[in-house]
Amino acid sequence: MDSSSSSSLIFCQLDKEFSKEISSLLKPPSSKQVQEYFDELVKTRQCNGLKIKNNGNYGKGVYAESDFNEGELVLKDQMLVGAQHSSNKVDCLVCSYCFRFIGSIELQIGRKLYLQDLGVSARMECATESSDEEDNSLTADHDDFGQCSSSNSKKKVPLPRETIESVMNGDVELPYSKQFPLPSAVSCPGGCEEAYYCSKICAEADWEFFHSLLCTGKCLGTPSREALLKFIQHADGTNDIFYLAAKAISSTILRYRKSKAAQVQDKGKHNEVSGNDNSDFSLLLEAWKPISMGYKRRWWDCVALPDDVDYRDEASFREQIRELAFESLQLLKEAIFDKECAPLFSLEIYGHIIGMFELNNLDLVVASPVEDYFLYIDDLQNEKKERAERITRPFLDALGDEYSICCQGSAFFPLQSCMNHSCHPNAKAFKREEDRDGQATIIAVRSIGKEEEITISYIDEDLPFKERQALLADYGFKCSCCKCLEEKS
Ligand SMILES: C[S@@+](CC[C@H](N)C(=O)[O-])C[C@H]1O[C@@H](n2cnc3c(N)ncnc32)[C@H](O)[C@@H]1O
Repeated sequence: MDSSSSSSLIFCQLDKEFSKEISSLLKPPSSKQVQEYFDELVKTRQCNGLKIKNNGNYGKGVYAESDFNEGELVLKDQMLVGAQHSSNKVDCLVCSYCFRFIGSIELQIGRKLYLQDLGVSARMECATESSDEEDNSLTADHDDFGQCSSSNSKKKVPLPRETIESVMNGDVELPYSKQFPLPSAVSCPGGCEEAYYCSKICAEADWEFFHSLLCTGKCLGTPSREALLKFIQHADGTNDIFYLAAKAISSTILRYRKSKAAQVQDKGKHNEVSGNDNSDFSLLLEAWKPISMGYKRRWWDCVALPDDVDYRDEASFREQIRELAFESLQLLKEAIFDKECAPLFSLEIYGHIIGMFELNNLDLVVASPVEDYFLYIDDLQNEKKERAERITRPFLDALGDEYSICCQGSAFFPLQSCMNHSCHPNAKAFKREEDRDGQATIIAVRSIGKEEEITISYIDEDLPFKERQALLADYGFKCSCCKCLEEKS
């Protein structure tokens, strides 16, 4: 369905005003541009011999340039944009840039119990038992609109507030917690209480690449703070994906401003007159490049129809999604609009950025050290265990089943997102014991020969043929891998 043909009441002035610029921003990169961009990117990643090529059939694909053995690391990919789910922030305090757990075991436990005691609810879907296991591959977060409740079976036994506070503030040290050291929490340079980091390096990088435009810190006295808070509240109440889109826009604006400043300085040195609109737009195109490389479609065109929506209501469902995106965009515009980057605030671009996340995002999962800690205590023997448990048991009882909740979010990984799907994949996203940050880890599940395409499964490949095809329809294609061809006939 082409939403531009629907009888919408929504009209985005910027779509009309900047139609030429928007077309340039959305023009798919040429094979040469793809090749050059990804060749450079591969050099910055932990991977042995990968090549990204246009594969002729369905856009880009990832190819092996050397042999991989079963179980071998194929790729560690750093995210381009990622965020912890807002609902997961109650459960886990992690670095807002690299998503490592921070503080201490005591802070993690105390903070969660404290927030729980205050009535701040954890709305997250699951206490993931398998945090160190298979990542959920690509997730089109199709039912993000309603939050699932946590499926607690174990009844929590509350602790007195003073006990919680003393553990949270570090006045009480839990036995053996020193075996699980975490980096101290570093505050946001802008003074907001939303972002914390594992190091000054992460704090500065986040500030430089994303957060300086999205910080709600009072000390900045920004007039747009209120607008930003409204935008975040809207995203929290509707769909986290808007926050990811804001981060993508913010990073593009910040890249643009950086190269513009460098250009102005350069011209100053050579006594040249300042740039014109055309050269500014080339700078914007360059700043947009990392996003331009991602496979994308408009969000309201590609989002899957939820099970409870009748296909006859599809058009109005898609229009509602478009309206929701428009609502979010207006709030974001009030908060961080930049005239020189105006096309980024068009609904067309916003829809495509969100669509890119919808179609490519990988679950962001980082295993919890709190779970490891309690498992360690449980593994102690005899007297040691008895003594430790006398202190730790009340905390475990107060946490209930939620002691094991891992950091959860979603993220876009530029190289991993080029991997096509197969129901008989040769690789998978998998968190190993040492993978304790937000990077994506791709491991070979069987031996992969040089020149072979590296594929992962976007869905549970063990489902029956029809169910697989139905799920893949949400990604906009019919799978014709060897397994599907065999099972079809
Ligand atoms: C995560 S992207 C994969 C990279 C993508 N080919 C590109 O050009 O960037 C997912 C999209 O790739 C295409 N795709 C991936 N696997 C496919 C397959 N087995 N058959 C057909 N299309 C596929 C679909 O358009 C899908 O929505």
